[in-house]
Amino acid sequence: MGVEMMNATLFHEKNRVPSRISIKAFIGALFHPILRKNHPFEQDELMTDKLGRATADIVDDFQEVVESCQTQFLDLGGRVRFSGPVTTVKCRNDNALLKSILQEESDCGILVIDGGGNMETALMGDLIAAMGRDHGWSGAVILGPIRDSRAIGEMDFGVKALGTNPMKSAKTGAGERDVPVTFGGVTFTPGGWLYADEDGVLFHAKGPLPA
Ligand SMILES: O=C([O-])CC(=O)C(=O)O
Ligand SMILES: [Mg+2]
Repeated sequence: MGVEMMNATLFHEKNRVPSRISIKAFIGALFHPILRKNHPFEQDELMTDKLGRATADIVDDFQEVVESCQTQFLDLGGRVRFSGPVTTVKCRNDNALLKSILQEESDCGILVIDGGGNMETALMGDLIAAMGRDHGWSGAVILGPIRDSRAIGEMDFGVKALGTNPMKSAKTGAGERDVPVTFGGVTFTPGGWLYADEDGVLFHAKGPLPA
């Protein structure tokens, strides 16, 4: 390549105007929930529990009785601080059972989904998350991936999950519900209380903690 041609190539690279698609992708990435620090809801008004306690405050007062889950989840829902009674489900690469559970009415319930840490298929997408939100659930903690993460990141619904994968799960209904599930050093049992925020996930098997 001659010097002039090289200069021309460099000039072209330097002055290349990004296409509209790459500008859009760049702006989209800035707002991706994994990178976004500021969620669309007033998080200070949506405290971890109804008494306005953060998980760290709860540990300061109840260290002897609460358990902290060591699994390092990503906060992929639009709501980061949420608490409520636990319902459990165990399923692997199949989300029909959890979808049907999230269509039952709930009073701020949290569905703890043990997907075995399998990252092959997404256990939740925006339609399933919206069903949960619309039926009164406050969120889900998922030992597995989700998809439609952009839409879920805009939703007033708590989702802690291991990551993302656009592949969808099977829909046979395989799995078990209301069974104890264990991960991150905690055994989650139905009816226990879960507290989630930016710092992690706490569990109290005997129900809501006193003031
Ligand atoms: O269909 C699925 O498995 C999950 C999904 O995309 C959704 O809930 O929107
Ligand atoms: Mg979807």
